[in-house]
Amino acid sequence: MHGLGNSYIYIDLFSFHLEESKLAPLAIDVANVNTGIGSDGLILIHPSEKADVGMRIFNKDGSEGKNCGNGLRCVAKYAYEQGIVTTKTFTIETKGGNVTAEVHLIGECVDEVTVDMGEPQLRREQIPMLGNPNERVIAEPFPIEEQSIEVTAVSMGNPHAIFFVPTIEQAPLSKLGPVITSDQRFPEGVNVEFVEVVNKQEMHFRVWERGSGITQACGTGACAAVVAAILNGLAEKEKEVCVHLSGGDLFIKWSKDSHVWMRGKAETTATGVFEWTNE
Ligand SMILES: N[C@@H](CCC[C@H](N)C(=O)O)C(=O)O
Repeated sequence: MHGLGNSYIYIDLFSFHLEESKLAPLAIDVANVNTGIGSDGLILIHPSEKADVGMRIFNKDGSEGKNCGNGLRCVAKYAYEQGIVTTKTFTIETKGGNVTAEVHLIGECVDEVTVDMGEPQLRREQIPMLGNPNERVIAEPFPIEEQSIEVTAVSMGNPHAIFFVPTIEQAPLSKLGPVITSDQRFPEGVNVEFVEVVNKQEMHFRVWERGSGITQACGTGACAAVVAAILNGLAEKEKEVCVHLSGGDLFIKWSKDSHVWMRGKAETTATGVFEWTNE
């Protein structure tokens, strides 16, 4: 399935068991476009004691992420269409916390999903980012490769470093993405986003994802970008922002009660059986 071209192979663990030690190698193998299926990683849909359904996400390199915005919308679509849940609003457990999803139907099929992504976490220790644990990181000078750019850091259950640029075409994504994602100032690595703000309700967005590299879209990243824009006075709370990603648009709102809302498409590409020999 994919959300705006951010594609994962989804495995339904409601009737199937996978050993923990096999998960990282399986993610690497299914994601390989030459010898596997080809995707940005692997997502497990599993029974949960804390929510109506559970989700785990593994990046292309086998590392586990704690949250995935595009994945949440796809899990919501799958859970509703397969009858795992029977109501249009339900909860999903992630390693970054529980969220609430609402599916929007065309006929019997889920077309769009709105997710209450919860509250962003802004203190350095929550990102995590080195420095004073209680401080926020807003437009902080970030020396890198003999230049200094300004970073705003936001956690949406997973870490994001946001850099505002004058034009998205000139964003140094391929040059700085792979360097910043493993910069030692972010002890757990970071998802790197470049953002051009068009106006208070529209922005362009490009991402280098931790563990996967350039992807067409990142849902948690788009939420983090809107939060970062508001923290920098470039957008406003309560007003929906249209975020243009490489794979399409997401609609994000940071409410006065501090919850972040994400709305966008979720699509199924194919279903099938993956022949896997793990030597
Ligand atoms: N594509 C995702 C985020 C996936 C996890 C991320 N790479 C991480 O390691 O934190 C999204 O849509 O949010």
